[in-house]
Amino acid sequence: MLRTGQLESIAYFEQSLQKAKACSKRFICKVDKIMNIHPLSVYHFYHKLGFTERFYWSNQENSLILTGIGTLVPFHHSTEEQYSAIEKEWKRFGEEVYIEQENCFGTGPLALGGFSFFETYKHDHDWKEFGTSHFFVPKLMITVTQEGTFITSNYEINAQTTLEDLLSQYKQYDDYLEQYGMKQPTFTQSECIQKDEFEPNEWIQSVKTAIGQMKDEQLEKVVLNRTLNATFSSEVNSSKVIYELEATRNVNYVITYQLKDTVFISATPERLIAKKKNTVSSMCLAGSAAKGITKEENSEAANWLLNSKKNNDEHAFVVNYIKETLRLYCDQLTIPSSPRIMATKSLLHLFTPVEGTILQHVSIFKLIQALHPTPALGGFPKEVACKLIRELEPIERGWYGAPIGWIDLNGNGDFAVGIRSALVKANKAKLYAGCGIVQDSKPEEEFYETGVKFLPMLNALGGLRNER
Ligand SMILES: C=C(O[C@H]1C=CC=C(C(=O)O)[C@@H]1O)C(=O)O
Repeated sequence: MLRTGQLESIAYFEQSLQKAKACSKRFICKVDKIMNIHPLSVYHFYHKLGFTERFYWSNQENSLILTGIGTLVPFHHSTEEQYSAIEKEWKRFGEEVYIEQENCFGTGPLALGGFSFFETYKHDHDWKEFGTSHFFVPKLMITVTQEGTFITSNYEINAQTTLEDLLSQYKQYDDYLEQYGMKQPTFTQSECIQKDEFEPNEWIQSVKTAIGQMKDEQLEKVVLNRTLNATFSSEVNSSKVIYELEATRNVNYVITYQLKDTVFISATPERLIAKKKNTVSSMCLAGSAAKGITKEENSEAANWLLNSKKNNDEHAFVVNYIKETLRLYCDQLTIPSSPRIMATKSLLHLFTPVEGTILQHVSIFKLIQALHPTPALGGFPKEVACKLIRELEPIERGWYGAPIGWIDLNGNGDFAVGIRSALVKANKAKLYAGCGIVQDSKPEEEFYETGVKFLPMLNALGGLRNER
């Protein structure tokens, strides 16, 4: 038995069921501290419970690892008010769930999910399952924090639900954890057998068009994305991809979101917004240089980047925008006056951290809506840039560059920006990479930069081991 005593669980469910029924709640949540298991094993063997949805999240310091499997409740909205619609549904869920104990951070019922980059889809696309917003409250979730490993199990109840129903479900989870929670997944390696960068010449032409439009000063910056299609020798296994991304990571989140047979995977260095009580954190990330091989080359590249006017201009749009936006919602905001370097696996970026104290009653959804897309993903001015992206990009961004993360019932949460990402189905993947274009941009250099941005994901998916 991995979890707390059986007698204790019986008493817990007995009491919760009674109380939940008495106040017409529809859901019960139970959180247990358990011995160390790796969430990746739970993620990997999820289908043993007959589930089809799964989510994985780990942050850079591994201070929070989450995996949620199976849908207790889905939330999805295709209206243009998806942020407020999801927020409303999440609040309603909060009123319908019975929770006996005070939960540790990252445990208890969480909504896991994200939004699309644009509020509507214009072209034909591969994002049908994901839509413009999709969240789910998992049936089973593993959380690893500094405080230990926890399992959250969530149950739907009605007037007919009996103690035995809950206990048998609980036992099924317990058996599953005992059988698979400690089991090392074995992975088959899929090799990349074909890769095609989508319309490279047309993309370079689009960059030229964007630069041309900057001459009239209506537009100062736009972020253009391009895609790469890859085919692998066998079905891509997202557990293996997580394993690879975590093994080689330095500063990024590793996130997957699977709906039916399609998985969105992002190894992103960029946070949009996190909220813990009344503290919010964001970041400005824009301006890039390829990493060198040696220490000396890296410090030369970092020096060059810190002094590059073009990259500092690109970065400043993001800093000003995030500052002006968050100022409206924060009592106090701390933003250093000059950027520092963030080193990812293959690139150096200009990076400015942002911390603030949020006004009461401002939700993380409100902040996401206000911030997304920042000029690190859209451009400046936002509306002009987004309109141009729509005109120039032939492939839908879907969830690329969009907010993805989790929220708890106290309004705490963390949303990353889904870049350095891929949409994977069976043995095919579409990879996404973009870059900020300003008036001084050189189209060929931007093409090269996006090429470098594909590589960590391409390698993790099973491709081209010798490329950095
Ligand atoms: C849009 C992307 O990166 C953004 C984040 C960091 C640096 C960026 C840049 O230098 O262009 C971009 O703003 C992407 O990786 O797809």
